[in-house]
Formats: sequence, C-alpha cells, structure tokens
Amino acid sequence: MLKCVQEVVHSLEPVLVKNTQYIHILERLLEPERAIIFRVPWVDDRGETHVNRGFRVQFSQALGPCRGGLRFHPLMTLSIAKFLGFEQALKNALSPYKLGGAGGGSDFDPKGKSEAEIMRFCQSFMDELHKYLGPDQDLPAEDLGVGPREMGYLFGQYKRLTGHFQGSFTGPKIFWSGYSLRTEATGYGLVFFARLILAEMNKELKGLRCIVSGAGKLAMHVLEKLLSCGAIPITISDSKGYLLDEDGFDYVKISLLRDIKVQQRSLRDYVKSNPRAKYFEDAKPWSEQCDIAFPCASQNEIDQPDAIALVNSGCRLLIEGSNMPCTSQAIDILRKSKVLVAPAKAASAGGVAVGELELSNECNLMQWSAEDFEAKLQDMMKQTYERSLKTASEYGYLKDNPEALVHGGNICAFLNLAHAMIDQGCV
Ligand SMILES: NC(=O)c1ccc[n+]([C@@H]2O[C@H](COP(=O)([O-])OP(=O)(O)OC[C@H]3O[C@@H](n4cnc5c(N)ncnc54)[C@H](O)[C@@H]3O)[C@@H](O)[C@H]2O)c1
Repeated sequence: MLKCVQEVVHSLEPVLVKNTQYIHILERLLEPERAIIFRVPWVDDRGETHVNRGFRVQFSQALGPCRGGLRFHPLMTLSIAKFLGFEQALKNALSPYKLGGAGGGSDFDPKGKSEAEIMRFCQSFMDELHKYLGPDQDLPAEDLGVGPREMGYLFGQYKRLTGHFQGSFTGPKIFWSGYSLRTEATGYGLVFFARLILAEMNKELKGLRCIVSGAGKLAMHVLEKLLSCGAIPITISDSKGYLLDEDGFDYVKISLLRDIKVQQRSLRDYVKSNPRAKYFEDAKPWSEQCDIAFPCASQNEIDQPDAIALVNSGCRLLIEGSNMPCTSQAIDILRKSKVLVAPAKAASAGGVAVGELELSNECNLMQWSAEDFEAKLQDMMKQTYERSLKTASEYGYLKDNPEALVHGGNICAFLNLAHAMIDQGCV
C-alpha cells in the first residue's frame, strides 16, 4: 500500500505545490471509507470444517458506487485489499465512467479444491459480504483466482439473500443472453493500449516480440489479441516457472496452453508436443530478448534484477497488466533507462469499461455483439489514453517523456476525485 501511495504522491507533486488544498484532500482520500474483515467458514468434501478470512475495502465512493475485483489467493491480506482498492479508485476515476473503487477477496486458495468446495466457499463468503453490496453501493468483479465460475456462485448467493436480480455483478454470464467480452476485456484492452502508444511513434505491433507473464485470464487474452495484431508472443509463466516458444504461440498452441491450465498441469507439458520450446523452472521471463513486456501475473513480479534484465533484453515498452507489477527499485531502473511504462490504472481498465457496458440499459436492449463490445472497448481505451496524455502535457510532461502516461494518469484520476470531494464537502 505504502509503495503505491508513494508513487502517486510523486506524480502529484506539481499539483500539490500549486494548490495546498489538495494536500488535505489527499489525506482524506488515503483513508478508505470502509474496510470490512470477516470470517468465512466452510465445509470440505470430507465434512471437515475450515475457516478463511474475507476482506472488502471500499476506498472511495466520491464519484459513484464502488466497483472492484475480488481476489482469492492464499497470500491475500487486508493490506493487499487496501492497495487494490486504492488503485481501483484511481483507475475508475480515470475511466470515462462515474464510479468509486473497492478491492477485496480472501486468503482462500482455490487450487486443488473441488467444484462443490468452491461453490460452498463462495456462498459462505457472500453470506457476510452481501450486507455491504448493492447497485448503489458496491458491486464486485473478477480478479486473481476469481473468474466467471466464482462470480456465478457469488451472484447466485447474493440473489438468494437479497431477493433481487438488479445489481448483477460483472463476470457471471448466467443472466446474459447476448455476448459480453467481460473476461476478455482487460487483456484485449491492454493490447489496444499498446497499439495506441505505438501508433504515436508511427509503429505497429506486427512483428514485435512480446513477453507475457502469468497464464490466467489476463495473460491468455493478451496472447490471443497480440496474435490477431500480428505480434509474436513468446512467453507465459506461472508461480513455478516460465515457458519460452521462440517460434511464437499460435491459436492452436494457445488452445493447448488453456487445456494445460484447466487441467492444472505443469506448463512443462507444452514442450512434449512443441519440442523447440523450453521450460525454465523457478525463473521469470524478463531476460528474454523482446520489444514489449506485458506483466500479467501479480504485484511486485518485477524486482530490480528483473528490471535490469528487461532493459538488457532490449525492452523499450512495458504495459502493466497486473496492478503494481514493479517494485520501487525496479521502477527506478526503468525510469533511468527511459523504458516507457503504461500504468495499469490506464492500460488495464478494459474490464471496468465492459463491466459498465454490460450493466447499461442500451446494451441489454440492443443485445450487442462481440464486435460492438470490442469497438466500444477500443474507444474507451483511446479516451483513457488521450485523457492521461492531455493532463500530462498540462503539467509539463511532453508525450515523448517515458513517464508521461504514469504521471498524467495519476494526476487526472486524482483531480477528478478531488473535485468531487471538494464539491461534496468534508464527508
Ligand atoms: N481479470 C481482470 O479483470 C483484471 C483486471 C485488472 C487487473 N488484473 C490483474 O491481473 C493479474 C492477473 O489476473 P488474472 O485475472 O489473470 O488472474 P488469474 O487467477 O486468472 O491468473 C493469474 C495467473 O498468474 C499466475 N501467477 C500467480 N502468481 C504468480 C507469480 N508469482 N509468478 C508468475 N505467475 C504467477 C497464476 O499461475 C495464474 O496463471 C492480477 O494481478 C490482477 O490483479 C486482472
């Protein structure tokens, strides 16, 4: 939490110097509106009881009702929920929508659990959390360890307890008769964002070597969209190691990767049918020669040696998929080496956009197609990109400055929130 606040404050220096009223607003913003910790008891398939801890941090509702992910991961803590909520509040404030931000989840590990155990856990989690949710208050979305299946179970229990269908969460497709790109949106949006940056440099994604970390919802959809743009994605990873395919993944190979992940097998199995590929145990992909890096696994996944490796591998552009993927020391290295960083607040906001579109009346009435969603998503990513750059230039960061998007995004998001907070008085 401290690190992400330091980064934001660093960006805000020119704003805070100009108007000291903003310092008091920042102080207020840094305190979450509400932080909930709760017990989540559940029974496994053998009848044994377990207890996990649930979290939801509703950081700010200054701009609208909260939206933000739920993360199920054994290392989940209140501090991570706070950092996710804070980042989400800024991400949503930078988006074209009027939304507050929240983060949360549980230290429950979905790995190795049966379908029935996951359902029982989700139901118990919602037994408590539903008291704090609602269309006007807070609606959760997917994050690490939580996908459409978990969102379906969570929504089912929420509906059962509250007795109404309104405020359907983003993620489950059970009430959805059209086609939604919700699960794909963050990954696709990330690639669209990279394309916008490259277009500014008169370059395109075609032919560029891309390294991607993670092998989950985000990473897989980044691979898929990179392929359709003619780029060459060469790596994916999980907590045990990474896979390198110098020939690049294609659609058939991606389908094999999906099967491997669904069956909870090792990425190493990929090499059996693709002998030219290599699997590296206990290693990260950042030293592989590349043009662009897409970290899509977890926070702090790039430390100082990784950042040095990235710079030495030729990487000139880093598109943040995971929230806060770089440690402070890594950020310093990237800054000094003038690697252009697209912050997650802007680049991975695709899920926010499609989540809002899913809930909109227009969309329900018209039954949009995947192409409609994709066009809207591209438009939203463009708006976010342009808004960040415009604010950056107002505060003296030219668009060829590698830090322009980071500072512009932070300043723009903060000012949107600050103006709403000033208007609403000291609440
Ligand atoms: N899904 C979304 O809508 C969304 C939106 C914004 C940001 N994010 C961020 O993107 C990241 C990935 O989310 P996701 O939805 O793909 O989650 P997911 O649970 O679908 O997948 C996560 C993947 O990361 C891998 N992983 C976990 N820890 C790792 C580590 N230490 N090193 C390498 N790999 C590791 C896992 O094996 C898994 O393949 C998270 O940081 C999340 O906060 C996701």
